[in-house]
Amino acid sequence: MRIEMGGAFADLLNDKGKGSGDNEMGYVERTLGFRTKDLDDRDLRLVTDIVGGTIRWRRYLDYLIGSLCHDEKAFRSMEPLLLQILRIGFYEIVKLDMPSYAVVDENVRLAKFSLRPGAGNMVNGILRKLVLLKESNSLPLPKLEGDDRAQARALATLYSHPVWMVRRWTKLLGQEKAIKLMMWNNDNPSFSLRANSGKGVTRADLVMQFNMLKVPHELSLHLDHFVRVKTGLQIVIQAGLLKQGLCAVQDESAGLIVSVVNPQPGDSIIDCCAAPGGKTLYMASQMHGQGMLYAIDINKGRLRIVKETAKLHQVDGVITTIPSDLRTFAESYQLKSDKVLLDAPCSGLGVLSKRADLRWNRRLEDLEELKKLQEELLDAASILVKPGGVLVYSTCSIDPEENEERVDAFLLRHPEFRIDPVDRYVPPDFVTKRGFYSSDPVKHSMDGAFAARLIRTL
Ligand SMILES: C[S@@+](CC[C@H](N)C(=O)[O-])C[C@H]1O[C@@H](n2cnc3c(N)ncnc32)[C@H](O)[C@@H]1O
Repeated sequence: MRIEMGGAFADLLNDKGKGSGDNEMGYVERTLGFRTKDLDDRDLRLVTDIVGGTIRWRRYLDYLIGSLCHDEKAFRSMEPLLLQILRIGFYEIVKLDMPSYAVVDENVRLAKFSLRPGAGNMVNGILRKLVLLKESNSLPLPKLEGDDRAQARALATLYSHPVWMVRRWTKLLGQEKAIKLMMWNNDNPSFSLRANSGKGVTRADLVMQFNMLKVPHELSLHLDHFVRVKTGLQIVIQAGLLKQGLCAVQDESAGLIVSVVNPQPGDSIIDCCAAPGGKTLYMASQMHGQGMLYAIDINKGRLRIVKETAKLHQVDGVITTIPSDLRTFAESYQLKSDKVLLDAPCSGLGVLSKRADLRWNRRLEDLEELKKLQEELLDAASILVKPGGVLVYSTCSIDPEENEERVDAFLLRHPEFRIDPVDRYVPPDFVTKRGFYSSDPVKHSMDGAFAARLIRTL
């Protein structure tokens, strides 16, 4: 509810609620009636799954809840906390297949504790109706029929995404791929960890730690320092591996963007939108203490995180942080570099599996604003590239309007740049026909991302 109404983040339950999420945790604990800090690993994982799943499946759960209410008005006028409790109960029964008697009992108690006894009776009535429907295999389903708009609405409910996203993806990818993408977004996210070579940690060291902690993992097929973990990230966090700077949570799709930049010892690199520093730190670790990496970001607080983590990762010797709006910085500063990375602010449409709440916060109109900002930042970043130097434009979006189309518009405005195909830097499976880098969540089982490598010819 706080995520929906107050803009709180879906990962507030991470790290046992320590740190910046404390106010949110206080709210959660007062509402739940127990302290999440006291939960063991298994229960914490379950709570995280329920929070993430209830957010992801909100549209579908609301459809089911609405179908079981007397009428539309009863659903629309339902008080927010009651609705939230029902969503949790519905998610636990329909998607987690938890024992229905326990779900009904727990959520009735939750409604009585956090609202009043009458609310408990209502939750009891609706959840029991749901259990009966599920047991008789007759859960209501929206019908996939009618014109494109009607079908998009039905798919949006079935796979719980905003209608505008469904319409856009159906048009761009076709219905089958759009459905696969939504299924990927709804699945539990998988995470990758990068061994911090800046501190002398190898992937073999990390694997040894995971074996000791009994964390199931797989080596990345594409990146030497990366290991994938499907479950057990909490165990890694609690074992202190991140706090000690031995590794970092980083998706392979982001790691491959660094491969496109191809940082080398002795380089001068500008990271134009650096915070919170995922790519800055990885690039710095490949510079082996030689060269300089300027990390610019408009957000001072987030840039402070880059500085602190760089120290922890022992790569701070090559990093200078510069809090600034890139647009004013580029106009006033004489700095020019061999390699410039613009990891632009974007819709994040490639990372919806990890950001459970993002799909509900993004609007189609945001794209227009973002595209304008991306163009302004591209123009600014281009000023910072030496003749013969490289500009890498990247996003964590899968939308052509934020990716290829922005590059094309840039090249029209800046004929002094040309595309440098990325096939020398990333595996062939990630290279598009036009020589860009693109990761596809469904095809590559990682976040969606894009990068173009552009060379300044004069
Ligand atoms: C996609 S995030 C960057 C992620 C980062 N490269 C990483 O790998 O961790 C985009 C960043 O752009 C920054 N930003 C937005 N507008 C900016 C501007 N006008 N000048 C500089 N930074 C900006 C935001 O503060 C945000 O940190």
